[in-house]
Amino acid sequence: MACHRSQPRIYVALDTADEGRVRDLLAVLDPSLCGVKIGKEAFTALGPRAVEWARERGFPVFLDLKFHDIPNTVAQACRAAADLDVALVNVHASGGRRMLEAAREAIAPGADTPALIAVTVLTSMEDADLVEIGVSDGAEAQVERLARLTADMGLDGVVCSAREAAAMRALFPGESGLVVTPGVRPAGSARDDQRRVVTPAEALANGATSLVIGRPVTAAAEPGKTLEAIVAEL
Ligand SMILES: O=C(O)c1cc(=O)[nH]c(=O)n1[C@@H]1O[C@H](COP(=O)(O)O)[C@@H](O)[C@H]1O
Repeated sequence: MACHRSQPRIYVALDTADEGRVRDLLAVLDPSLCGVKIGKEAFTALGPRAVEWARERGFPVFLDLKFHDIPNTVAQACRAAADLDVALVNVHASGGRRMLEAAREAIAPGADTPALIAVTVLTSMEDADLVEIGVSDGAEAQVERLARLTADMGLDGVVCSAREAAAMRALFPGESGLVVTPGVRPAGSARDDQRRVVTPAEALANGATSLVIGRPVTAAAEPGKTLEAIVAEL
């Protein structure tokens, strides 16, 4: 697998629609300690400007729009995302083989293109949620199935819970393999709507290559200091 841009160990999720809040967080977080994730909430409200603000402050950006559509639409969206000069882009693995192939063709592997990863099973879902959508053999099996397909199609890695990270690292090994894990909660933090949660240190020990952390940092009284404390414990 070709090299891609190096990835930060932590992406802080800037999940807000408020421009002032995004700018405040970018001002107090340290770009030498983390990248930032711009997701559906911030991007829908603020657009590509939010990516520019983060890039200007020196943060690597994970553009988390989880594309999931017909292959042509996903390919065009991936091209548009790559034009924003971000470090990481994602799609939903459940979009299937041809969609993943189209995404890979749109963002060729390389040092100047974003890394491309696929979401397996959302960390907010547990086995009972999967049964309701026709998956009866549990989250672990579904993550494995979707990750194999993602690896077959030549993507750079997956988004999954750190509970599954060790098996994922075997499928995406080495410097270029990415196992990106949200659902990370420092001991004692609220679980919120997440279900398959793990602490930051456990996530790295399990083989996660980058952690996505949102509310435990952004909802803290002092996000900058909270991030520093998390980094100090890794
Ligand atoms: O792709 C993601 O980043 C993602 C995948 C997933 O399975 N679970 C998940 O929580 N996320 C994102 O990771 C972030 C987690 O935020 P917190 O729960 O506040 O730490 C949110 O921005 C989610 O959109």
